[in-house]
This record gives sequence, structure tokens and C-alpha cells, in this order.
Amino acid sequence: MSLYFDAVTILIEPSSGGSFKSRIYSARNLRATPSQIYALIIEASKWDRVLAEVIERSDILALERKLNPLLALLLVHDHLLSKKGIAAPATHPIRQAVERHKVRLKAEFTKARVRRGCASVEQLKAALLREKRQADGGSNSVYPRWVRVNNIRSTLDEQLRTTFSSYERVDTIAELAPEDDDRNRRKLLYIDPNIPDLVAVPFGADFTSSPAYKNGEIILQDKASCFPAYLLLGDRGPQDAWEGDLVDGCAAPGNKTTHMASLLAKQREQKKPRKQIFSMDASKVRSKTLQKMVSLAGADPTVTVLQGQDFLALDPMDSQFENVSGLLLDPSCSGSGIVGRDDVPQLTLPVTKSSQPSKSQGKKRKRRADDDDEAEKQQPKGMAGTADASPSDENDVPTGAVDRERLTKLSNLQARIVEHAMKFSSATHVTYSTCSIHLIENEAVVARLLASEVAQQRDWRLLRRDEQPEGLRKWKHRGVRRDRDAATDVISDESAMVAKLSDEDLEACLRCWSGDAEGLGGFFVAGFVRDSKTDTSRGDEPLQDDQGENSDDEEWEGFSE
Ligand SMILES: C[S@@+](CC[C@H](N)C(=O)[O-])C[C@H]1O[C@@H](n2cnc3c(N)ncnc32)[C@H](O)[C@@H]1O
Repeated sequence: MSLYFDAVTILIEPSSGGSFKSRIYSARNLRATPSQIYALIIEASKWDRVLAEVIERSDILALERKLNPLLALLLVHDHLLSKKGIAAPATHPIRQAVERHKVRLKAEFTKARVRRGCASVEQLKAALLREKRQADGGSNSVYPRWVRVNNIRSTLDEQLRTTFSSYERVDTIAELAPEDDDRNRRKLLYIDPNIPDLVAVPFGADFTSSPAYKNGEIILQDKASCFPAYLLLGDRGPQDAWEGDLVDGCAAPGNKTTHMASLLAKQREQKKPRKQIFSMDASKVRSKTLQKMVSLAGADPTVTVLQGQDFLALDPMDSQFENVSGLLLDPSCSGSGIVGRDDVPQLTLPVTKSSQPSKSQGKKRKRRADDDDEAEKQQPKGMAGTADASPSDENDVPTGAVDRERLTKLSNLQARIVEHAMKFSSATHVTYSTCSIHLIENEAVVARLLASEVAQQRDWRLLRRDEQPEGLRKWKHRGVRRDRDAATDVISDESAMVAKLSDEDLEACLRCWSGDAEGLGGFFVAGFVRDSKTDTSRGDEPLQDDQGENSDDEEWEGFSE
């Protein structure tokens, strides 16, 4: 019986990182075998919609107090669809709670099949897969697994010959979509045309036990998250390699830092690496992950990690940073662009009369007592729909609800961080990025930055589309003037700010959107450059931080640990 309670525990526990499968295999508090638990959840997730219908119509949740929606779904799955039935002794109260209703359950299952016009259970399975895909946003949106090859430890060619040797090349992202339900087994590979050394494979592909992943030769990093480092360091080669030092001001867990280090390694070719990147995060806890990622990527000779360092507390005039010419800023944001960060199956659950749950996952439970008590305790709490499903440890937890005050605070902090970057004496390149879809955190911040004192005095401007690295020049999704979400549409001051951006400015901004054919979440990035190294109005006199409207205490809410 522990199988079902273990499965519920896994589904309602918040993500602690890693793939869903690896989390089951590394969990310590489970009694059933990981393979059984994994198989049960994956199989049940293929049938969830019909099982939810069957449970609702047979009304067993109202009749059986020991069952909760998630537990009932898993049990009814095995009762109706597993050859061996429910994996528990025939006398177990939870098994009896389901089997007492076997006639009704079977009848409702048959009716659900007939309603879909399916002559067999196999046909029903295929119909359910189609239903699921449509509910996920239609055939256009495929979210593959993106894999970046780390040039410090390997090359794309080498990885194609080794890790991906058995993979078949496809020409479009769409081909990575599962045609049937075996996407975990299909070995397909798409080489990205925009970001060098980036490939995509079907989402179910698991590399966590592959030597290349363990050795840091490949890094699982979303495509959009690769834009900032590439925008900053571009297509340079050994002839025109990046000369100065670099700063990643908001760096944990370290994807963009290690990407910068990888791009530098490619430019350097045979030359010995030198400490060239200062990478920091204000969170001490997250800085530890950053350090680990840097070491795993073999980037220690290139990267100095400043653990727990507030970027805003760095003195841009400090001699330590006098050679810093490029800065990458990816500050905390609302995270509203994040989709599918977690591969935990989202189960559609039966709706009870007293509650309206729709998806699996909820809050962490403490400890299990015995199985019967567990049934009553494991009531899913917060239900995860798409908008509120993915608590992020880097950004706000997307709740689906729009909190304008919160967005305003975040955008104030974002603008302040980038303005600070623009003050570094030798800085000529700055990138700003968010995984937010909101105008107020993106184009409106860019407009504020261009109008800021530091930008005006030091001649900062946007890196135009025609100046961008080749792969990004080809990227067609550019800055926008209006929010797509009417609830956050810009008002008053922000409208006026964004209106000041020219069409060329918007062409300079890069956007990614979820739900289209690109296979990405929402993301924004813009690059700033300055052609001269001196201030135009006040010589090289240091600019002071504007502490005015944003007190530190208030603004620190922008990220969580
Ligand atoms: C979106 S995450 C960065 C993700 C990272 N760039 C990557 O690609 O892996 C934002 C990070 O900024 C950090 N942060 C926010 N404000 C900061 C500040 N003033 N100084 C340094 N780090 C800051 C947060 O702790 C959080 O880890």
C-alpha cells in the first residue's frame, strides 16, 4: 500500500531541484521501490482526465472518507488499468474503499470511452493523449529539453559523436513533439540555429546519469537563458577575443556565468585561461550552488565567485574592477515567463463537492504515520495549474495573479541594478534580462535606463539589431509596446516611458514567448553599449547611487532563497 502513499508524497512535495525521476530515485523517505512509484505516476498521468471523470461521476470521494482526490486517482488507475489491480492486500481498507464501487467505476469508465467515440481502451489512450496536447496549448507548443555544450570541457562535435551518437537529427522543434506516448524513448536531436553549441532533445530525455552531464561537458540550460551571455560576448574568435574583465552581478545558480566562461574558452582556443569573470550573488545559500556549478563546468580558472555579495554594494570605481568592460545583469523578476520548469506530471484531479482541486502538487507534508491516517492527511493543498505551478528559487513564485505594486518594486530594483552596472569606469557593454513577460519589467525598464542620468552622461545606448551576434540578429521576436496581458497593461508613467522608445529601440530588444513554436518560456533581454569610454558631461567623475525612492529593505523582497 505504501506505493500509493509514496506516490502522493512525491507529487505533493515541492521541487528540490533535479529531474522528477532523479528526485524519486534519490528520495530517502519512501518505502516502495522508485521504479514502481515512477511507473505508477507516469501511467496515471496518461489517464488522469478520464480517471477524474470516472471518480467524479461515481461519487466515491463523497462516499469514502479515507480517499482524497490524488490518492483516489492513483488507486482507481490501478484498479481499472493495471493487470494486477491495486497493489495491496485484499483486506486493506483503502483497497476496499475503491473495490466496494467496482461495478460503478467500471460502468463510468466504459461510458467515458464511449463518449469519446473509442471502440477500445487503446483507442481511448490515444484520444486522451491528443486531449492532453490540446490542453497544453495546441500542437504549436513543444517544450523540449535544451542542452548546452560546455566548451571548457568539450565541443559540439565531440558531444555529437559521444552523448548524442544514437540520436537522429531533425530539422524543426516541432518534430521533437511526441507523436505517441513514448517520447522518453525517442532519440531525436535538433541543433539550434540561434545559439552556438545548443541542442534540443525531447523533453523526457534524462541526462542526469550520463557521464557528460556528471562531468560538466553538457549543461541543461533553456535556450532563452543563453541569450544574455551570447548577446554580450558574441561570435568573437581568437583574433578578436574579449579583452577586459566581466561581471555577472546576479549570478546564482550560475547558468549565465558558466555560459560566459564557455564562450570565452571558445574564443581563447589554446591560450591559458585567466581570472576574467567576477560572479556574485547576494544570497549566501544560492552562492554555494553558484560555486558548485562553476567548479563542475571547469570554470574555476576563469571565474572568481564572490559569495553573498550584493552587486549594488560593489564600488564601480574600485581598482579591482577597473578593467571590467562587460556586465551581465539578470536580476530577480516576477518569473511570469516561466513555464514547465518542473517535469513533475501535472495531474488533473477529480473535483469533490467540497473542494475544487484541479491539479496535483501542494505543500510538503511532514512525516507519515500509518497508511490509514496518511490517507486523511495527504489532502493536496495548493493546486497547481499552469500559472501557479512552478515555485522558482531564483525569482518570485509565479502565482498567476498580477500584483502591480510588486511589479513596480521589482522594476525599480531592476533599473537600479542596471544603472549601477553602467557606472563601472571601463564598461562598454551591459546586458539586462528577465524571465518576465511584463512590459513594466522589460521595455519600461529599458526606457527608464536610457533616460537615466548615468546613461545620458556616459553615452549608453541600445545595441542595435544589426550589431547583435549573427544568431540573435536572426531572432524575430522583438520588443513590444503593449502588454499581452490586459491585466498588467502599462498605465500612466510606464506608458509614457515606453512611448519614448523608437522602433529601432524595440528592434534592439529581444523577446521570447511561451506557447509559440519556439519551445521557450517568456524571456526578455536587451544589450547596452557605449562607444566612448569617458563621460560626456562630467568627465570621469563617479556617479552616486540614487538611493531615493528605493530603500534596500523594501527592495530585497525581489528574490527568495
Ligand atoms: C534570476 S536569478 C539569476 C539567475 C542566473 N543569472 C542564472 O542564469 O543562473 C536572480 C538572482 O539575483 C540575485 N540577486 C538579486 N539582487 C541582487 C543583488 N543586488 N546583488 C546580487 N545578487 C542579487 C538573487 O539572489 C538571485 O539568485
